[in-house]
Amino acid sequence: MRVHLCVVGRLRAGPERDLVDDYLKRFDRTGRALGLGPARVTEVDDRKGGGMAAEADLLRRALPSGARLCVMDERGRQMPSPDFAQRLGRWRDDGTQDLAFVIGGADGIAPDLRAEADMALSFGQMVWPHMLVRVMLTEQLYRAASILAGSPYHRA
Ligand SMILES: C[S@@+](CC[C@H](N)C(=O)[O-])C[C@H]1O[C@@H](n2cnc3c(N)ncnc32)[C@H](O)[C@@H]1O
Repeated sequence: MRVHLCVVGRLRAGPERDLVDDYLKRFDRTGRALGLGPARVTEVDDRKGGGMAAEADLLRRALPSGARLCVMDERGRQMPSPDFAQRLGRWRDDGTQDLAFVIGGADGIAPDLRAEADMALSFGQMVWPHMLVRVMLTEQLYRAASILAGSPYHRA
């Protein structure tokens, strides 16, 4: 199951991008034997003039056709890491070929795109900057792969 992170905004070189690259590499390595990955980031421009609707058009074009869609949203569903891992495993076992996560820009994700999603996932009720959400999501993907692989990275 290929994993796509479709995100609004460009992440400049720096510590956040280094972390994202590192977790993506770890996810790909751990996920390979499990039928998970590769995971890739697709960035679309933020549209200060056009706002959420213009960004939603760009995001839709970036989504692989038929992809299962999970939007990142502070109003979404919170879940423990093992549940997230089981959810990924179930989607993989259901035959999902492409799983896409969408991270919005400064204004968030357009309501019509949110309504199309299979799931809205929350990292808590606080609003985080998109670059941190990228780091957190790639870490959780790696953690999920580690849990499914039975490796000791996740100890809680
Ligand atoms: C700076 S936030 C935008 C928040 C925007 N003001 C809103 O009301 O939706 C950028 C993106 O990061 C993601 N995000 C921020 N906080 C989040 C959280 N607690 N859980 C999940 N995703 C989050 C969402 O995809 C959001 O669109």
